[in-house]
Amino acid sequence: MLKNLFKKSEEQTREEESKEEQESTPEEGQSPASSQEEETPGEGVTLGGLFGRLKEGLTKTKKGITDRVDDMVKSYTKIDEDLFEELEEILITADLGVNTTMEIIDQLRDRVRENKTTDPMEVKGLLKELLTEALEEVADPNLNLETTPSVIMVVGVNGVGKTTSIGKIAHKLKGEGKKVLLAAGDTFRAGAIDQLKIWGERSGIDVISHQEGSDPAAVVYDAIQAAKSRKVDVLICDTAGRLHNKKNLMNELGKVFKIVNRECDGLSRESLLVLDATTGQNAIQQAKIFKEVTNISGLVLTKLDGTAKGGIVISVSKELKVPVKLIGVGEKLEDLQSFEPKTFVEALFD
Ligand SMILES: Nc1nc2c(ncn2[C@@H]2O[C@H](COP(=O)(O)OP(=O)(O)OP(=O)(O)O)[C@@H](O)[C@H]2O)c(=O)[nH]1
Repeated sequence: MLKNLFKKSEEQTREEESKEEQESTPEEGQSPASSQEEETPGEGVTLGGLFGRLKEGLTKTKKGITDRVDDMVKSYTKIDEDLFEELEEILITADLGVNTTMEIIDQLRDRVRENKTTDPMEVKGLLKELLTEALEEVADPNLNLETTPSVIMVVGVNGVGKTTSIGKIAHKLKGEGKKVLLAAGDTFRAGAIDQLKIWGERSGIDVISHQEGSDPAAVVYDAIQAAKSRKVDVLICDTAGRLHNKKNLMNELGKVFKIVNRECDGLSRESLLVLDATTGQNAIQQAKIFKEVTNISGLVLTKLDGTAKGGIVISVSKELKVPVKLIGVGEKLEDLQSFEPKTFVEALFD
């Protein structure tokens, strides 16, 4: 089990944070679309820096949840039913989902009673505790990468941030000393193979590819054989951004997974579904379809920086019963982070 892919110890963090303050430039850690040349795999990523990025990336959700709760509690002199109802509306609007919201509000009522809390200002602290608990139920930042090779399949519809997420994960694993191989399994979208190759070149990682329009199952088959013979630690396979309502395309994805199931018996596997957080409930619908075709082991929720409805982190995971492993809070390298409930809530309430 690879624990907390992008996490470092707090001591390292504090040390590096002060170093980073002295050394960092605004360009650091950007994606291939922007500045990248000077970056070395694994460098420039600290939890201190990460926390800052996370906080910045969650600004909209903070406005949608924390700031609204702040304003709301200030307008109350006591904790009453109206307060609970107003809080309920805030949480539902932030996409926490009706069931989770109800659970949290019920737990809050209990805690207020047990703690004999009377000051509305204390509600925020209780909410912070309860949100952390709810997120802990759905999080699992660990990736199962025990065998050599291990295989990470990455699926999701067009434009959700799949290729960039693959590039970021690969770059980070390489920085940790792992031998990584990429498979350009998105043979469907023009430019997808080149996009992956740019990530590969950037991090010094080989990419197995065929021509555009070729059979993705054949690419993945070749990549698995190459990963085995080259003694690669982790093979990461891109797949086409198949629209979930195009039955033939989903069938094709099923074919790719059939190959993987056959060729990777006994190997550690992850199937990560990348979802765009800004698409809200639509992301949940997409995820349900993908779950029918593939055995999804984890979710990567990108573009959280683009939405005030960050509560989707909880609702999507609860609804699908699949843990959130990674979250994206921006386009830079360090913006794809392991999903750590405590850190997430701290960033939201800080
Ligand atoms: N703001 C923001 N942008 C992101 C994030 N993750 C990815 N992106 C951007 O989203 C865009 C789409 O990313 P791609 O990686 O090309 O998406 P994709 O899923 O591979 O797309 P297809 O290859 O068409 O399936 C790029 O411009 C990324 O930089 C994120 O967390 N926040």
